[in-house]
Amino acid sequence: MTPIATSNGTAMGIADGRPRILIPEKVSPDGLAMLEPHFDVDVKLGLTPAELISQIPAYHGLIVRSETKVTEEVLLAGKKLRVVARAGVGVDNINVPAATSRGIIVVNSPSGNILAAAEHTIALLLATARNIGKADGSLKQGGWERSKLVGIEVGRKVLGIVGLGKVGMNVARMAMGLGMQVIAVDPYANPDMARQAGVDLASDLKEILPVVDFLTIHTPLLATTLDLVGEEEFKSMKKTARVLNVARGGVYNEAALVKALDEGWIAGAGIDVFTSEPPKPDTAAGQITRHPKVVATPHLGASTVEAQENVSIDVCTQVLEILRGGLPTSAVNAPIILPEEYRKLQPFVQLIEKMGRLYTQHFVRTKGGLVGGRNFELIYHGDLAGMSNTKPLYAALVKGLVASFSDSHVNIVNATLIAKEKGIKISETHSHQSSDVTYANLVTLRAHAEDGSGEQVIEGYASDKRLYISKLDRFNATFNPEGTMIILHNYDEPGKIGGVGMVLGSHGINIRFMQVASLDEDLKHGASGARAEPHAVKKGNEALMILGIDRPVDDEVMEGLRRSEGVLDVVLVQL
Ligand SMILES: NC(=O)C1=CN([C@@H]2O[C@H](COP(=O)(O)OP(=O)(O)OC[C@H]3O[C@@H](n4cnc5c(N)ncnc54)[C@H](O)[C@@H]3O)[C@@H](O)[C@H]2O)C=CC1
Ligand SMILES: O=C(O)C(=O)COP(=O)(O)O
Repeated sequence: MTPIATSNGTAMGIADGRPRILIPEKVSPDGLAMLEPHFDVDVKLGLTPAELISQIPAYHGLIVRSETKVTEEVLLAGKKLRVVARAGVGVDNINVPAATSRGIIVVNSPSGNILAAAEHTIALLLATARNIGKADGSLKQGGWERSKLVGIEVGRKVLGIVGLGKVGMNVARMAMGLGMQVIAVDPYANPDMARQAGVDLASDLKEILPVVDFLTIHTPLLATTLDLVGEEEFKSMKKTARVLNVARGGVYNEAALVKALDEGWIAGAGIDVFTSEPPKPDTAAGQITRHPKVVATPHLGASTVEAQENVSIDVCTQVLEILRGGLPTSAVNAPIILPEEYRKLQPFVQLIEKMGRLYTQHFVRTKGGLVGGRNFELIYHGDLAGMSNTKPLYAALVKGLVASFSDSHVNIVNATLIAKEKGIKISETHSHQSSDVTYANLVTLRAHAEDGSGEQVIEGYASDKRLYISKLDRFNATFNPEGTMIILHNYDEPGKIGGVGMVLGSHGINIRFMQVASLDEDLKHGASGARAEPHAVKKGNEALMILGIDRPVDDEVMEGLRRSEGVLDVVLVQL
């Protein structure tokens, strides 16, 4: 069990046969070969948006590149979807917030194709400088135009880079190798790395525009980077300047670029990406592709054999891991948990989810005035108290608490959101008092009943890969929270076990195990902290009987047990 998998061991709640993966774009077979032994992998190229929506309900995973628009509609229709993988960097074609709210993990390959994108930028840089596209086209038409196609050198020229991230930094290093002077604008750039690479950092785009001979943008497409360069910016550039775009269509305003080229505000452009792909002929993007001063490529930045192998292996590894219940290495919408940390937390994730399930089934369904609370405290003792990243434990509790009354798919991606929706508040305490623990680790789940009847407690621990509940409400117990169980609250008097056994036996129900949990010694003697009594029970005269049974039982059996003498309450729980 993991923060993402379900407690019954079926990865990601997939109980209905082999998980299915849909791949509506060309993704390198290297990664797909890793998936095929485990999943049904359907490569279906050229699906229309409507076809994608109608087919996605059958799939648990979706792997895309830049062409597929993973809209909210697609994500809503994908009832079984657990992961959307982007075989590349940019996730602007995926509605990430909609995926997050549905607990769908979005992963990408943050560095599998960055070298390819950087090299393509350099290819466009040289192609625009030396009129490569035009020269090739002319020669193929039978021409031999030498004097018309004189270019410029890039060595000793100034390259401006906007966005000194992974691609930008690689472009910078390559450009330095070509003898260029590189200046960059990136408010979040690491100044030490920039200095080491020989890149001068400028504070403002406006500052660099008048001095650059080439300008290249390598930011993601965001609200803040849309139309970063428009008419005003083009006008402030040198007339001999050339601009490059291997990031996303829209970072240069396309209409403004056409005007800048037509009016001679700049000399040329090398463009790989467009606001709409393929560009429609009658749009500014279409005009750019046909423009004589432009070298255009059809979004080829990541299209190298090596990059496609890298991104395919990167995302398929993560899809495999996620659908088997593990953690991704580069999720766009999930917190980062180191594998080592994750391994240590794993048994507790399972334990806490079970405690959450037990809580809801035991305290919410119990008759006699007990109502489940919504304000919880998770207290970590022993080894667990030292764990700093407990997000998976928090998510496990939300998942366990809501499992019985909601079909929300809860995981570390959406746990906070779902808790908020359901009005659940959870505080986490790391207890460093060694005196309260007799085990190497212990988790206390505490809640306050909504009806003000007091505190409700469940405690549990993990030992030797097994999970134990050590306290349930006011009773000390030791049982494994597994399978179907009947929990009887009864007077602690002789003969109870026999009576219960008779009722179950008469319905042919086998008892797997039985455990009598007695009242906490402190509470027997009326120590403070005990909640108000729901029943007219004499203090110290109660017990919980926990029976593991081999199958769920119907209302008739439960009623039979309830009518047994000395039984105060009976709850059926499924863990
Ligand atoms: N054409 C193609 O086939 C490919 C295109 N790309 C595109 O390249 C983009 C960049 O990729 P990476 O370098 O891997 O991303 P990255 O996240 O490593 O770098 C982006 C950089 O942009 C900076 N930035 C953000 N907003 C900015 C602003 N307003 N002004 C200046 N800097 C800003 C960030 O601080 C960051 O350093 C991707 O988002 C993707 O859209 C990536 C790979 C292939
Ligand atoms: O990785 C990226 O951001 C890219 O733009 C590459 O797109 P592609 O996978 O070639 O459609």
